[in-house]
Amino acid sequence: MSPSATTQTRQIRNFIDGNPVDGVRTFNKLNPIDGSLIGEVHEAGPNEVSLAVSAARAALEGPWGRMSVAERARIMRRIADTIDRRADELVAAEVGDTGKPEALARDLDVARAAANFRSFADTVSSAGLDSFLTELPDGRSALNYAIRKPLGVVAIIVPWNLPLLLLTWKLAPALASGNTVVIKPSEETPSSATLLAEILAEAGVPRGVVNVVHGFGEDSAGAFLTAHPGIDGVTFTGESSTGSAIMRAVAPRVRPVSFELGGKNAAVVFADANLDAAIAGLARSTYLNTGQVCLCTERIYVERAIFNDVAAGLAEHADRLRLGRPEDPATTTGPLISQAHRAKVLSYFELAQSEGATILAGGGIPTLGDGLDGGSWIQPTLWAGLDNSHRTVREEVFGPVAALIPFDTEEEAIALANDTDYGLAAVTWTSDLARGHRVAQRMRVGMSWVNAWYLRDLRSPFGGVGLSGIGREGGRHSFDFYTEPTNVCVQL
Ligand SMILES: NC(=O)c1ccc[n+]([C@@H]2O[C@H](COP(=O)([O-])OP(=O)(O)OC[C@H]3O[C@@H](n4cnc5c(N)ncnc54)[C@H](O)[C@@H]3O)[C@@H](O)[C@H]2O)c1
Ligand SMILES: O=C/C=C/C=C(\O)C(=O)O
Repeated sequence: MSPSATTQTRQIRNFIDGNPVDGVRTFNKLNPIDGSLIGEVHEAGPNEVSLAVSAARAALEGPWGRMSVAERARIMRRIADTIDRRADELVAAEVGDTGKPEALARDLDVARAAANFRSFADTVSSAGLDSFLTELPDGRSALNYAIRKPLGVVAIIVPWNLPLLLLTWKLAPALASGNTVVIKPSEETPSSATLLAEILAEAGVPRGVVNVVHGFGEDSAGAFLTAHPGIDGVTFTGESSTGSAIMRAVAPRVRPVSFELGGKNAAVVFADANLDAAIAGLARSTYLNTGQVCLCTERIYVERAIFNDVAAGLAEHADRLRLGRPEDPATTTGPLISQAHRAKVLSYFELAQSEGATILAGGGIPTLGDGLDGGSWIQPTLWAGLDNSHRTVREEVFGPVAALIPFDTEEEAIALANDTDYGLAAVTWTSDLARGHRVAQRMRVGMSWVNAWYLRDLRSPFGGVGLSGIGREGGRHSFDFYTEPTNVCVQL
């Protein structure tokens, strides 16, 4: 007799005012590796969301709202140390929800979670004030200085691809600035956010400062949260269309938003590039995290003279990727997050063929055996024979696939790369650094790499233009959203 669902099955609850809270219903979280049940997630209804917002408001008006910067920075560093100490648990949570290789979860997702808290502890500790000694026409003077206050109760809504990294990339500056938050993790990845709430309490974050509500978007916790009158701002990472929906939700109350949205990122490879480095870099920027990174390359423009060499080298990389269990050190690539997302990516595989694509690698579903065929696996794929007029070259797939397209001149390459409504990231591969600087600056994106990809300085501005987002995250740029300046002018 199988054990009853509520006795043996793991329960993933909301975390409100320091306590686990049941939802109005539960939904299943399945393991992307093999489709097995990981646990039941408690979906927050309107009441639970209101409880979370009220708890955050109360905490903001309590000791947390009066805490010094130095004390908040000390707590942030304690959070980072606790993350390091409990890294194995966080890796297990991330790997269970996403199926990504353990090494990737450890070296990227969890390592960056601790780094995010340390980075913003440093930034907030060294942040100065804007101040001016103003000379007046009549010979007197005035002192202008701007203090920065917390925005207030902030809604943090995050996606499933880098769950802990992206949550802490928002949570760290939010807390550093003295805000309180209500987090709505993705329905696909509830585990690490729930565990993080426990870690924050252990590190000394007072109850009510951080609250976690689970659920979906429309007609669920996400929409209840963004429409809630007690929210002072929304920071969101996810699809561009969801960003539009959230803008509509906060519009009646004119609440500020910070958006990190979708992308259709281009790489440009010039014939003078170091070919081995460029091909290895393209393989990483196309297939990392099974192509489920907002910065991933989905369009690769190659100078015609080396097109066949890049095509052959990248196809070989794609074919060599090792799909398998997360704990296997030989595994390089996990599954997509869900069967639903795999169906979306496969629909683009079919569309590409109807648009005339030549498949240079992959193109379908692998047969893995070993009990894995119930998972949401897909072959790393590479297309040629498409151009900027095709939907598969214009729409974000968010999977392990890119289209290779030839070009002849620098001007043509820049025009092709900028021919998109997105504007998140670009990569330029060339050994002529003058050209590297020139081309990188002309890309209509928020982040432009030369001979590298996803090389990060957490103090630099991170974000996109057009459909890719509003605002920037990183270093002092984050405080433009998480704080409200008050300028004080004193006649001297
Ligand atoms: N720019 C970046 O930094 C960045 C980073 C990661 C992912 N992304 C983008 O995110 C997308 C993939 O993530 P996803 O599928 O989770 O995105 P998504 O927009 O479907 O969901 C993201 C989050 O928003 C919630 N949500 C959905 N509809 C909502 C609504 N109407 N109101 C409030 N909340 C709502 C979801 O429950 C989830 O928690 C891709 O487009 C990718 O490019 C962007
Ligand atoms: O999938 C998107 C990745 C976003 C990465 C960051 O926000 C970062 O590295 O700070």
